[in-house]
Amino acid sequence: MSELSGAVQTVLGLIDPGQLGRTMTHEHLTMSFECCYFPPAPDEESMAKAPIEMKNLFWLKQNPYSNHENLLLNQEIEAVKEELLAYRQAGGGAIVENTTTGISRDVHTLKKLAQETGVHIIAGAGFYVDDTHSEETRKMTVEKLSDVIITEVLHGADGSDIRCGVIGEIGTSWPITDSEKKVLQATAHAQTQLGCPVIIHPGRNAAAPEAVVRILQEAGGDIGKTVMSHLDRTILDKGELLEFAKMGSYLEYDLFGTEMLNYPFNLKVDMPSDNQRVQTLAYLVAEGYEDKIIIAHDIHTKNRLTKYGGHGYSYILKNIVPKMLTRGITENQVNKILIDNPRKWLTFK
Ligand SMILES: CCC(=O)NCCS(=O)(=O)O
Repeated sequence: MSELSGAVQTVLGLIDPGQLGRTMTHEHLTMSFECCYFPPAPDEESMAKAPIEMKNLFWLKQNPYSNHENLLLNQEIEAVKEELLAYRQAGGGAIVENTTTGISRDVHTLKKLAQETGVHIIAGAGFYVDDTHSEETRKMTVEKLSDVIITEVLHGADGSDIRCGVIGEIGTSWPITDSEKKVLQATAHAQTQLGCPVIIHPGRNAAAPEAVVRILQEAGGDIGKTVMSHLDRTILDKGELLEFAKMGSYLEYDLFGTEMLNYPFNLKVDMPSDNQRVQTLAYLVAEGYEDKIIIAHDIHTKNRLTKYGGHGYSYILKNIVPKMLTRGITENQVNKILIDNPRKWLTFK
């Protein structure tokens, strides 16, 4: 038992889990996604540096990773603050901010946003995908990586005293690289010591979530306290989804608001629509997984902010919840997905 036991750790300190309220379990408030810049098609090269303006918004929705400016969410702190105030107005209580080392985590800004908006913000410890690992990170042993993660939770991140309340999103590619495997093992060791929540970004292949879970299991991780993110673009076959669900992690549908014809990072994937996401949630509920589902928008580019004509952080509360209710998901089940499941996941053992 540690001092964290039974509490949730926000950037402003420990809180009683009952204070969280409706929680988006996978968002970004400030980050840079330059690591994942994806060049536009040759005949659209000029769009890489085009300004974000009305006539470009549809193109950005289809090609969010092919415009440099769009990847710099960390330039939009004022707009994000306005969005968080709107999120509270819409009935939101908390946000898990999944930015880890490699994509410009900024815990000072998270603390300021929490103070100025009243939204509970939980920051993420650990490392994003291999492409963003520094040489120093790559050279670390599992023990050293685990020490770094534990320090971020117990003492503070990035040299500050602002503490993380989850490990993740821990980035993995497909296939999982050696450096990512060490980070996963370190994550499991840190979780064993801290009793804390973990959240994983799987590689873009249907086999990736299971492969990650196996590594965590072998290293002693607590799968029942682990979230598998981005299932929307990862496991599209219903049979495979049920097989994965049996492994016991939380099942996260966190790309609400992302609708695009071609998913550039894996052209074999047909990115589902929001209606299809709701259908999948209803399917998982019918299969008995209502205690394991959590949802979010994973906002990580500028075009998804309302300032740029996007859906913003309140879209699930304002639009997706009513849709869920029309598709056979009860109010009690919605409350599990938005309140109870995040609360149980985020509470330290
Ligand atoms: C940092 C945000 C992130 O990793 N989002 C997931 C994008 S995708 O892998 O689903 O394309």
